[in-house]
Amino acid sequence: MQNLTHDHINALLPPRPDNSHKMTFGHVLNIAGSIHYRGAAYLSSISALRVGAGYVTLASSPSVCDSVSALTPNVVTLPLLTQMTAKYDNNAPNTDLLATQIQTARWQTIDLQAIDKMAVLQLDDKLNQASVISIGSGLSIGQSTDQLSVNFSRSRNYLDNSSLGNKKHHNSDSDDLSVPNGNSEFFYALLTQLQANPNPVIFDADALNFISRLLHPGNIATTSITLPKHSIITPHPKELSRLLNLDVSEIQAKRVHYTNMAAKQLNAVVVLKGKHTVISDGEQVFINPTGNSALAKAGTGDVLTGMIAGFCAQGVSPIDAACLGVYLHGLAGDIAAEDLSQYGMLASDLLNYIPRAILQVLSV
Ligand SMILES: NC(=O)C1=CN([C@@H]2O[C@H](COP(=O)(O)OP(=O)(O)OC[C@H]3O[C@@H](n4cnc5c(N)ncnc54)[C@H](O)[C@@H]3O)[C@@H](O)[C@H]2O)[C@@H](O)CC1
Ligand SMILES: Nc1ncnc2c1ncn2[C@@H]1O[C@H](COP(=O)(O)OP(=O)(O)O)[C@@H](O)[C@H]1O
Repeated sequence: MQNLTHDHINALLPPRPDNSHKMTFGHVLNIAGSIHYRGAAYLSSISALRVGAGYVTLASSPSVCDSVSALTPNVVTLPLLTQMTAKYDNNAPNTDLLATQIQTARWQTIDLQAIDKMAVLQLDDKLNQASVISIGSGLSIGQSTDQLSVNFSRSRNYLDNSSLGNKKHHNSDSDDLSVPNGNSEFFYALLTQLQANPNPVIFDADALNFISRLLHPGNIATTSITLPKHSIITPHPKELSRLLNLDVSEIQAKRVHYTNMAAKQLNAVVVLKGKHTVISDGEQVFINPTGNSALAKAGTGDVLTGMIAGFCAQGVSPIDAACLGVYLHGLAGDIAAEDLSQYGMLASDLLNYIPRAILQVLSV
């Protein structure tokens, strides 16, 4: 077990050759954001650019792409087909305003069922072109944990037709779409598609919650699941508790043990967030000393995901990218807190302090 240090992080920073162009520094495909979480798509995209990635494509629903484009000219967008874009012309919205709003919210999810996996097919080329894929920040797999079980029953149909699934747990009783199904079907098809992807894949937020549902359906059985070969997961303690089917208190009492265990079980780099973030690939374990309570604010986890993706894009290995991202994220929070206080920093402020954190590490 090792504490991360300035010197260690300095040595991990990827080179910036003079004779270079944007693709020298890699392409992040960020699949993120949903109608209520547009900010997550923005924060995770910009932070990848802030650590040096050459190109970021945000793949999301058209309305999220529009919102992010309105905020920044720096991110390329790939608007995916949604239930709304696919069905709006055929189904005239209810004239009652509230009903229309509810329908619109439902239709803003990335559609899979109605249009034959078009959203995933749309991503096909980009999945192969990207140097790294990040999935989940604000993706809204389901609108609450409870709804995930309804979503899950539907996605089991895909599960049972794929190598990921363990057929004996099939449950077709509750194939009920009476509640919005978020993006769970889209996510499942994507996960299947990514099995053979040789590049790093980072799973965050709702992507982790969906994986938890695959691993522990109804808490009655364990399904085998294989993540892509070079995966990184970035759970906070609650998300790791869902993944391991344990209480948060137990996770927090033995943070190193459970981070290491999850890394071995999932064959992934695991970043257990919080004060003294723990990073493990199942063999090496690193503890992060940077960061403060300024980071305990909505959206800072999305910034971290983008930073790790941005380093992976530059050819840094998953474990080193995780160490770089976590250390610099905390350091940016420390520098920001000196200017703005631990009370007043916003996740969007943090973006502007990433370059100062990098300068401080370079000055070692
Ligand atoms: N501006 C935006 O668009 C934002 C979008 N976000 C996205 O919102 C989605 C849902 O995030 P939520 O914050 O609602 O859901 P979370 O899964 O983060 O939180 C759900 C529950 O977990 C508990 N929890 C969270 N962190 C914990 C910790 N460190 N230790 C113990 N328990 C903890 C909370 O108390 C809460 O009850 C994610 O996809 C995320 O990416 C958030 O990052 C916030 C900002
Ligand atoms: N008190 C703290 N000290 C250090 N780091 C913190 C603290 N609170 C939160 N963080 C960091 O802030 C980030 C919060 O991420 P997360 O819980 O996913 O929030 P969100 O989903 O709202 O973005 C993580 O990187 C975590 O390590």
